[in-house]
Order: sequence, then structure tokens, then C-alpha cells
Amino acid sequence: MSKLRPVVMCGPSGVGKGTLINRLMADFPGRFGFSVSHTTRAPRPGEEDGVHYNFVQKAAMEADIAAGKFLEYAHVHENIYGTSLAAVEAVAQKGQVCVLDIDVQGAEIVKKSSLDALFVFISPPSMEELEARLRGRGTEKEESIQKRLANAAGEMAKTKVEGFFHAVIVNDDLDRAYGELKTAIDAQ
Ligand SMILES: Nc1ncnc2c1ncn2[C@@H]1O[C@H](COP(=O)(O)OP(=O)(O)OP(=O)(O)O)[C@@H](O)[C@H]1O
Ligand SMILES: Nc1nc2c(ncn2[C@@H]2O[C@H](COP(=O)(O)O)[C@@H](O)[C@H]2O)c(=O)[nH]1
Repeated sequence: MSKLRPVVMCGPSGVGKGTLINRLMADFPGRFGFSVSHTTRAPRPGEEDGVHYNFVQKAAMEADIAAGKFLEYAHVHENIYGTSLAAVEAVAQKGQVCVLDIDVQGAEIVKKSSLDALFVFISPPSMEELEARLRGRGTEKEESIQKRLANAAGEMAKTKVEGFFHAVIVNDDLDRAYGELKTAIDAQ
């Protein structure tokens, strides 16, 4: 892996984006840097402010958006999520390849930005398996699971747009999917 573009990871909630990203970061220590997003959702048990997300109040995030501090932001599952310019810059400053885990709306904005990124979509093997993973993770209340499943179809529709994603990877077997992710990153 020589000089690499930032990697934008998309896919429905619960498909395994975070799992794949964590594996990539663990396998290549110091090579990749995670873009720590801002979100107005509440932290889950075990999530650390400034590590998994910057957890912020809605009014503060809206003020920062108005001040032009975000590369992209979107309303996702009834919360606001966004990538600050500072988050991407912090990774670049360390000489690392920036990895963004964002939804499709955010990816559309990044695509139009000056960030020349590799766009990867992670697909579930089936909706039943996606639901099983979301439930199995044990982080969401029923209402949130339903919202995330309802939004999944819209996210997956974007894979039909010719040329938007450089790679679409079905995360059925984790080892195989991870191998495909590395190949896609290497092939850019
Ligand atoms: N290939 C796989 N086979 C079975 N389970 C998997 C696989 N990949 C991930 N999982 C499991 O699915 C659950 C969801 O994974 P993960 O949290 O990485 O999803 P995500 O796409 O990052 O979700 P979100 O967008 O909500 O953050 C986790 O419990 C994870 O261990
Ligand atoms: N447009 C953006 N989407 C983001 C960002 N950070 C995360 N996300 C997406 O939100 C959903 C839900 O995440 P969760 O942590 O609540 O499960 C997920 O699919 C992410 O891809 C962001 O900065 N911008």
C-alpha cells in the first residue's frame, strides 16, 4: 500500500463497517486514521467522547455547521452526524490515510468536495442477516432498529448508481469481505 486516498466507508447501520475499519486499523498500525465524526446522538455504553465520536448538543452542532466547520453533515436516523474539517485535517497532519464511516447522504457531499476519496459500500448478505446483526449488537432500542432497517433500503439503492462506489463488498464472511476491502484499497 503506497500513497493512498482517503477511504469513505458507507453501508447500512449494522452491516459491519466499524468491524472492518477496526480490523484495518489493527492490521496496519499508524497507517490509517479514523475521522472522528460529530453526532447529536447519546453515547452508547463503552463509547468514548473524542474517540468514537465527538458527542455534542444539537444547538452547538448547528452553530458549528452554520460557521462552516463541517466537510459534510446529514440527518441520519433522527440525529445529526457530520465530519468536521478539523477531523480530516487531524488525520492528515499525522500523515495517515483518513478513513470516514459516513452515510450515503454524507458521501454524496464528500464526492462533490475537494477530498479525492475512494468510495466503498458494504452490503449485507440479506435484510434478515442485517436485522440479526443489529439486534445481536444489542445497542439499539426497537424503534431505532426499525428506523435503521427502513433507511437501509435507501442506502442500498445508491449502489445502483453507476460509478458512484469504487467497490461494493458483501459482508457475509468477514475474512473474505476484509480481503476484498484491502484489495479495493490497494488497487486505487
Ligand atoms: N461478517 C460478519 N458476520 C457476522 N457478524 C458480523 C459480521 N460483520 C460484523 N458483524 C457483527 O455485526 C454487528 C454490527 O457491526 P458493526 O457495529 O461493525 O456495524 P456498522 O456498520 O459499523 O454499524 P453502524 O453504522 O450502526 O455503526 C456487530 O455485532 C458485529 O460484530
Ligand atoms: N453523514 C454522516 N454519517 C455518519 C457520520 N458518522 C456516522 N455516520 C453514519 O451514521 C450511521 C449511524 O451510526 P451509529 O454510530 O449511530 O450506529 C452509520 O451508518 C454511520 O455511517 C458522519 O460524520 N456523517
